[in-house]
Amino acid sequence: MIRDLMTIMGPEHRRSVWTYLAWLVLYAVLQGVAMALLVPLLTALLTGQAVSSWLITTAVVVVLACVARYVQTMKGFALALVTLTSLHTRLGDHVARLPLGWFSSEKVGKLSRSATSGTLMVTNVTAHMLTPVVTGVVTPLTVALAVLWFDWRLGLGLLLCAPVLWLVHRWAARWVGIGETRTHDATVLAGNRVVEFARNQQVLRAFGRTTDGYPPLEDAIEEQSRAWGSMLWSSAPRLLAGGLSVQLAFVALIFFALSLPLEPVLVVALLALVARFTGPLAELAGQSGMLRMAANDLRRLAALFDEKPLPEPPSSLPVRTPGSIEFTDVDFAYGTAPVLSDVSFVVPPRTMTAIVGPSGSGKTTITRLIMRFFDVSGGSVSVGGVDVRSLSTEDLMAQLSIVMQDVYLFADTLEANIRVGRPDATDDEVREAARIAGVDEIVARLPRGWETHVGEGGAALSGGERQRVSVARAVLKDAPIVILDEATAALDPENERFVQGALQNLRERSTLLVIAHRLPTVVAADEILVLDGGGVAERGTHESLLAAGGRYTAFWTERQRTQGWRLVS
Ligand SMILES: Nc1ncnc2c1ncn2[C@@H]1O[C@H](COP(=O)(O)OP(=O)(O)OP(=O)(O)O)[C@@H](O)[C@H]1O
Repeated sequence: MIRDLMTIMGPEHRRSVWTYLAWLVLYAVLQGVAMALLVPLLTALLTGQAVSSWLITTAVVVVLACVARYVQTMKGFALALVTLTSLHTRLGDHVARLPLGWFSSEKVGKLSRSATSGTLMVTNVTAHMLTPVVTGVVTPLTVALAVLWFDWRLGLGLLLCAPVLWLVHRWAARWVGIGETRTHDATVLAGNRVVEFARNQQVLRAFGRTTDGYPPLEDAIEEQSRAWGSMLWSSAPRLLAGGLSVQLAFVALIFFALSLPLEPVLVVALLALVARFTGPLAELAGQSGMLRMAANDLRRLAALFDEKPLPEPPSSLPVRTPGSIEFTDVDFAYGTAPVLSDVSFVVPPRTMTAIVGPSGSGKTTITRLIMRFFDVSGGSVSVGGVDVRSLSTEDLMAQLSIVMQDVYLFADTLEANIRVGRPDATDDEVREAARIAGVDEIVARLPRGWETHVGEGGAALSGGERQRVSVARAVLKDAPIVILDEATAALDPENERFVQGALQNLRERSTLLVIAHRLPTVVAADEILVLDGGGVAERGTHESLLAAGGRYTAFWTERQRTQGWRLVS
């Protein structure tokens, strides 16, 4: 738990965590010493000796314990405050350096939960939960050592009890941990399913799936309630057993103390100490379920911080041929099944290359490798004449503009969404990019013009309009290379006209690599790469490929046959 806390808080707060822990340990030791002083105090009291010196010593130790408690509490709160204010930023900075290939929907679900409940738990741990853990271990240990000093046999009994109680406590908490992991996974899955259910309403309704429910969501919710039920049923009796074991140990130690040939006065005093030995342990046992859950939350958050970004060079090599892309003998697999094998091609600057091929042939994967979502397992990918592994993310991204099919717009104005392409662009440059991509026409139509809010994800705009905004971003960024995934769905003629016009404009100033779905784009390309079977099956111009009569001819014939009609789900 403490190791995870150190990872989460980061090196800059490590010293503060250690200082906080040192004060916490000091408080726990002083608490144990104050308890141990009960023995001479009670002995003096019961035998009629002077108690004033013991009373003063006890009072001093109690005051010191109070001071340590105060400092430790304040330091805990200060750490909790740091956590509240900086942990989200630290997590955001870290996640922003992870390779884009890391962001699967499952990972994003876990990230979202860790960023909310996980960070809150860290705050809770530093502000409150570490105190019973440390006092539950250190105070009984101090008491046991003191008892060892007064009577070694009883002290040994206490020290022997500790590992047994610890094992029982671990056994009970382990079940809570297992149950919590299952409920956590089930909750993340159910959350993802709810989002999926809401997002896919259109498809579900189109296929009449509104009345008979949505089985994946129902299954996820059922699994969630099963996971919670099973955690409660499996852990509650064990936690009770953990608490009971502390009480049993207390009774056993009383019998043991009574069986020892000791002065009755000392026995009474030592029994008081035994009670103080089991007190913090009972408190720890009572909180063990919560502690285990907190430890799991911390583990998951620490695991996020343990995720390594792709290695980056200390400084980027200078780009040699801006606008060029080169694949040299590239092999790549997501898992074990290879997706690309021995793929080589060159895209010279200021040319347009179209990638075509059957679904699953690796078209998107090629664009992901250029953007370095993942590293290749063999060969190399170069951008601007430099291996992408020798470029910093910033320098690589400076070479690329990306227009994907699923355009995500931020819940902001149209203008702000275009400005994402180059935040320091002048208003005139933003307007010009908007004109080229046909966004000015959208602006003119909307009552609030440039100030129109596009809604979350751009929900207030049509798909074609969103793509125009995305093209405007690319125009504004004016990067040497534009990677474009053409929409497979039909654009209406107006959107089509604007997007094609903007493509023409982009082509004059940048290198274009297009996952092409529209026949005019394919025909206009300087080179067409036909992907199949994990590699480039054919390459050439439209005319040369048609003349060869191979896979491309089959692709072309099929596309021509289907271009007159489309299925819209
Ligand atoms: N993140 C991923 N994890 C595992 N496998 C993946 C992942 N993304 C793609 N794949 C697999 O890699 C192969 C190539 O996928 P890719 O998306 O590159 O194909 P594509 O040619 O772009 O297909 P489409 O035209 O349908 O978009 C497919 O078999 C796909 O299932």
